[in-house]
Amino acid sequence: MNLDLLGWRQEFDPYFYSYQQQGFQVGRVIEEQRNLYTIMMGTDTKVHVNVSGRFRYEAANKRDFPVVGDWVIYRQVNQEEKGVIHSILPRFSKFSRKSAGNTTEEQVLAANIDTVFLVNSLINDFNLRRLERYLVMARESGANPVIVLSKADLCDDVEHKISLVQQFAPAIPTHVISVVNRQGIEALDVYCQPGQTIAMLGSSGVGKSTLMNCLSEQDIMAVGAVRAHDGLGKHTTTHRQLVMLPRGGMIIDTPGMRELQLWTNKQVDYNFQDVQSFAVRCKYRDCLHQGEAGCEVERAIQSGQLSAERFKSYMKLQKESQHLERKENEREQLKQKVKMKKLFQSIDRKRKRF
Ligand SMILES: Nc1nc2c(ncn2[C@@H]2O[C@H](COP(=O)(O)OP(=O)(O)OP(=O)(O)O)[C@@H](O)[C@H]2O)c(=O)[nH]1
Ligand SMILES: [Zn+2]
Repeated sequence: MNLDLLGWRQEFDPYFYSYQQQGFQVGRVIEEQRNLYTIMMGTDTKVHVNVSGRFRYEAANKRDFPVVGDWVIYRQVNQEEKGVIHSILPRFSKFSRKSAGNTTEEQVLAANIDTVFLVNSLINDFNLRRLERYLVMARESGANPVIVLSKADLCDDVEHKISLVQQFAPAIPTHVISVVNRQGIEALDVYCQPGQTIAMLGSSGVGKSTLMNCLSEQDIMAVGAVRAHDGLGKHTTTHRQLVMLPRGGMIIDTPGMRELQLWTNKQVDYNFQDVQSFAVRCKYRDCLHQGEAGCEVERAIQSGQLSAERFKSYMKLQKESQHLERKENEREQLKQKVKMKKLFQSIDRKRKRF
């Protein structure tokens, strides 16, 4: 059993030890499909598992359920390739978002990621504010951020853009790539070493699937197709998965991670605590900081305590997150509608048969 290749860390040992004594096994979740999990326990041993009834009962929150990347303690059923998950080992990093339709529940999307590629294209998509947002998400997750600037072959002021990025985030490793002429791909190998887990963040169309296919040397993801209007995306596989790379690393791609650019208002507030610290002192609780009397935010900008640039970026993200939240709600409603319609159709069909 070679758990190291799957990303096992020594710090997990003490957690697993007592379980091991009781005959439990440990494996890593590589795929999730409607609460059915595929886990790996060696590089070529797969087991299909479910969570135990007790686990389900005790999980108070979606956050408590296993996700791709998790290390889980399970008991194998007889000698079969089946088992039951008993518990999850502590995550050293995780990406999560608010679940749709609920304002408080956290939904974890992927766990135990070492490196996250923040993919920005050097052409249309290039945007330092968005990069700032991804950096904050990466910091929150616990994974190490790496900036990947894609589609170099289409850009004719690469040097200028690199210098902008380096000024903006001097401490973050930055790579320029083009999948078309394989520029910069090999330099990404250092992150794809055996046992290392990677994930990607980036807007639609920046080339995440293309890069993933390139790194995995196979066509896992459908590339370039127009997104479906049902909001489910255009993946060849819609479930959440972890893919082994030929160099030994692993890459996690889940539909949810792709939509992680959806920021909740709460998250915006959380990441702009400097702005918040003034906003809470505004005279009116619903102050929009746009010329109202007793606005502390505007006063702070005037006195130089808060940069106008920073405030502008805060307002922009606020607006964006409200818009996205609205859109997400609409999408949920649409999904419900489609579901209901199908249900009624099937009832209708049954009726006709009688
Ligand atoms: N010229 C050029 N085109 C690229 C490069 N990488 C990706 N593309 C193209 O960009 C388009 C979008 O690429 P995808 O890989 O589907 O983008 P994505 O980020 O996975 O998009 P979503 O799945 O919507 O999140 C495709 O037409 C690719 O062929 C590159 O390095 N150079
Ligand atoms: Zn105000």
